[in-house]
Amino acid sequence: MLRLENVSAGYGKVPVISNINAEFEKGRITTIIGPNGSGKSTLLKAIVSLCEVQQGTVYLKGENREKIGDRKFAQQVSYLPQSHTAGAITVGRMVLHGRFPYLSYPRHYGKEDYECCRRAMERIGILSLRDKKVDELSGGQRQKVYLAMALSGETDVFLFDEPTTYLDIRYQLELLHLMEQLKEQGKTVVTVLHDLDTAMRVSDSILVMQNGKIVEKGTAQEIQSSGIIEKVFQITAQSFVDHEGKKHFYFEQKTSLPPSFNIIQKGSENDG
Ligand SMILES: Nc1ncnc2c1ncn2[C@@H]1O[C@H](COP(=O)(O)OP(=O)(O)OP(=O)(O)O)[C@@H](O)[C@H]1O
Repeated sequence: MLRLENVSAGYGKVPVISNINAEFEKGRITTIIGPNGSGKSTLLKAIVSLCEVQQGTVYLKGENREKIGDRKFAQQVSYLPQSHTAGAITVGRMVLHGRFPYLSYPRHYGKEDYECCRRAMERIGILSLRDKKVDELSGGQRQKVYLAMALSGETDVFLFDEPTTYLDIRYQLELLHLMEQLKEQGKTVVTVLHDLDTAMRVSDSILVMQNGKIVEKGTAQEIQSSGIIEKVFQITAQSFVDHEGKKHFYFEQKTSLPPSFNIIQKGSENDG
């Protein structure tokens, strides 16, 4: 469905990610994991041309992204960025932005646009917020607005950069359920997640990044047994199967705490 061939990209002349080869398939959830600054967000931005692609090609359904053009590409690929600017517009208006790729200028929303947005807001559970101003919402509520905006495009591919940010635990679980539903509908889901246990549980495929490169690819089981998690994050990763046969992963710190942390801990023990 979506394929990156030898892609190098960044924000100036020096590439932040280099020689990326990856394929994101239909009806599958692929999760990108890796330490802070390893290039996960940049990889997603390279797909949607929000950073400079210095080398290589992005293909959608076998067609070169450059030949498809921005508008047609955006009709098929939605992107939820890691951070957003909150405008002084209503939730309903903001979600309608997800329909921009279908409109020509000057923009006139049609019945279908309003219906897609209503469906997305209903799915995300924010219909009751539709007349509220986005900049007056909480961080979690805003995150839901941007998720609804991404869904309103009803695209084939969804790129989610840390979609669980700001969400409470109930809604984090709800979001994972949503990703599974998208997958069942045959959508391609690519997501960046920091929660490794969640990544291991929901992903059909995992890409591990370090220093701007993909250093490992595979299923959760393959990634866990490869030892790459220990290497990249300096932690230990283990799994166990519960009495229902469900597999769980857990992670522990491998390196000792820095001396300054121990001093703070010691200090607080003596407090009071
Ligand atoms: N807009 C930008 N301009 C210049 N450099 C940037 C920009 N955005 C990111 N970078 C740099 O690119 C590198 C990779 O950043 P990126 O955001 O892709 O990492 P990440 O793996 O998503 O990190 P995190 O887990 O912290 O979100 C970092 O060194 C960062 O400083």
